[in-house]
Amino acid sequence: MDTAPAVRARGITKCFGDVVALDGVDLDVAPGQIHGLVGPNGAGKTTLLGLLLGLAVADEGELEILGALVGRALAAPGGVAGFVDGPGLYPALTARQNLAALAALRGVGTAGIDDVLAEVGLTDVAGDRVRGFSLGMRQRLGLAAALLTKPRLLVLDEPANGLDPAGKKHVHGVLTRLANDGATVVLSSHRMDDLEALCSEVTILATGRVVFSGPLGKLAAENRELDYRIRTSDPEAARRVAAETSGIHDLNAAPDVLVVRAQVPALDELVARLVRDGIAVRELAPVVSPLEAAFLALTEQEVTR
Ligand SMILES: Nc1ncnc2c1ncn2[C@@H]1O[C@H](COP(=O)(O)OP(=O)(O)OP(=O)(O)O)[C@@H](O)[C@H]1O
Repeated sequence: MDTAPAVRARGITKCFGDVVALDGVDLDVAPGQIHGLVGPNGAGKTTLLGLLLGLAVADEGELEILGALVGRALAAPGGVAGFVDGPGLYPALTARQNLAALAALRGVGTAGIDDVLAEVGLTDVAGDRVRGFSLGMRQRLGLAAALLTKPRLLVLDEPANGLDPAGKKHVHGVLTRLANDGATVVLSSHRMDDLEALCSEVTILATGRVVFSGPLGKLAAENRELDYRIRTSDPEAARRVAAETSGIHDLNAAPDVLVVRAQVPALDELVARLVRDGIAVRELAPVVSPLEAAFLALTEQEVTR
């Protein structure tokens, strides 16, 4: 397994004319991680992923990929595969022919084609022309194309775009397996639930700047108060206990469910007291996930700054 960071970026700046797409971005991604990039439209996610894929070069800063410093010349870093702005495919060719063409271009041989088609669940349509493929099928084929080179760093821009729930589950399974085998995945998504299901760490970008980067758990622990929905065996009694617990604000949202605003330590205390009083906690969930709450708070701050 690799020990060097899969990605180490320091002070990366990238401009398009007057537009500052990335503004002093630092990023650390350890090997074997699935790292999510999230941010509002135009935050710089695709630009950053493009730099990792060697599709563009930073104006300033230092970028190391898989332990090697990326130079100033445009070149795909070794061991890296993926796509931004949708996978580039030939519509007139079949799925298998697309992969064969890519294998020839990259000099990797065609032996792995059936395996990667099976991996993404496209074996049955391998002989069909891509022209007739749905968006989700194209995304899967793009993933298969990236897998063909057995990348140590897989870079994907919105890989779940167009996938139905089963397709998404399948792709998540593929990415998780890859990471378990030691590969690193950096992906962008607008779906907080996908990122929470898949990623160990996330980076939140806003107007080209990193406003958070780290483990998802840190967001929950560090973040300000969140709203939590708590279903119990006795909502009336639970409400009384909540009123007596400091740091808990009852939002009085519904009669049969307790919705409170609290930080994690106060919430822990409330749960302990409920249990002590013999009130069963049947469900406890944030109304808005920690990632979504942080996303809204941190990116709103940036936008209005
Ligand atoms: N080739 C380009 N030429 C000019 N401006 C560009 C180019 N690529 C990106 N930009 C600008 O850079 C900024 C960042 O764009 P980028 O596509 O990286 O954002 P994003 O976070 O991926 O957005 P989205 O969520 O909408 O895909 C935007 O203001 C965009 O208009």
